[in-house]
Amino acid sequence: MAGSAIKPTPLLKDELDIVIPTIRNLDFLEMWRPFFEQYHLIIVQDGDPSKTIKVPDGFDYELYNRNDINRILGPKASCISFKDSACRCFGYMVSKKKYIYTIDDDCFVAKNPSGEQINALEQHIKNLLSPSTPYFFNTLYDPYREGADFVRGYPFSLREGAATAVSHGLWLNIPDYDAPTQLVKPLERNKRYVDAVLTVPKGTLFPMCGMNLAFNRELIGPAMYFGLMGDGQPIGRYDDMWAGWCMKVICDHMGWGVKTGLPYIWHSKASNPFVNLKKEYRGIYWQEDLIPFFQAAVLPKECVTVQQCYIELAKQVKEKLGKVDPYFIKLADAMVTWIEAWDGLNSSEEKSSKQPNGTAK
Ligand SMILES: O=c1ccn([C@@H]2O[C@H](COP(=O)(O)OP(=O)(O)O[C@H]3OC[C@H](O)[C@H](O)[C@H]3O)[C@@H](O)[C@H]2O)c(=O)[nH]1
Ligand SMILES: [Mn+2]
Repeated sequence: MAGSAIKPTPLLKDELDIVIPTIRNLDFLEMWRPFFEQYHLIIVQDGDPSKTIKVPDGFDYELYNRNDINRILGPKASCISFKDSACRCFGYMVSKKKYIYTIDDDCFVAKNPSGEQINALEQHIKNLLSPSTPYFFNTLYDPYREGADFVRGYPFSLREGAATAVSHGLWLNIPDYDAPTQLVKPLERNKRYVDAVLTVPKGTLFPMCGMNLAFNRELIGPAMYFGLMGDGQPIGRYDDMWAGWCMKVICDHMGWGVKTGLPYIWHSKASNPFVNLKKEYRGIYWQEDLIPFFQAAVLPKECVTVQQCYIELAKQVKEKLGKVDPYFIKLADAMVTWIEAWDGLNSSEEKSSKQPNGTAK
């Protein structure tokens, strides 16, 4: 009788943590079981720490609630948001793995046009393990993908590409629209599956959504602070945007790449647009000042580690955005606290160990 088929070891099985921010039971994991079960989960329980979060049997996980965050970080816990999905960044900080995948608990396995289930984690890993092309756009999209390559006229001097720091996935069904767009298009669903992975060009910012996101934690982890949102803050649903803008400025400075496109997940729940509008509205006008700030941000060549870049960026935020609103002074301080907390929890060999273009010291 043929031996039972030996399951291949999942890619990066012991080098990647899956971080999930949650306020609800994690039944959604049942659908992801075939793809996630062999990976370690870091669950960041938001809201009431006395509530018990049910995790389906068979998953290997660690769970942190607000009491744990306060116990582990002490006063530095002030930089971790409460009552907002931004709390997920605590999971990035406590992880000891090289890679992170973060997903929301209302995101499910999507199907590609052939009706096959999409292993989003596997695609993110492929994105992270293959180079990016931030310096010159390849019109046939990802040149490192099976069945594609660099097109005529693409400089050979650039074909080695850059290390990939971030892989930004997309969403079928409920798209990540802001509240005003949700309000005017309440029934709009994203049915368009685009079979492409693009590198976001150097010098270009983009709106990073945290619901289906993977990154190389050893490269860019210290920059992935999801900014102060939720309880006691004047703004919400800009945590991932803030992280994305800071991250992209630093990746451009360090010579690393950021990809967006595949994989898709199925986003099932539209959050309340009126609640979202209350959270977002200041951000909708502040960002008209924030984007030019990040577009103009220059990091000195002396900043050779992500921590140094991040501290420098926090200084510029305080100097230049403090006049937009005092919130940005608080946020700049929280950015510094985040780095202090990150370095406090992570071993010295991880501290500022990454030099530009990803080579270790
Ligand atoms: O106070 C909270 C509320 C929610 N969560 C967890 O965060 C994840 C996202 O929550 P939800 O799906 O309800 O909100 P969305 O509006 O769809 O999320 C998008 O916008 C906000 C963020 O940028 C998020 O990344 C986007 O996906 C989910 O896992 C909740 O359990 C929380 O931790 N605390
Ligand atoms: Mn959602």
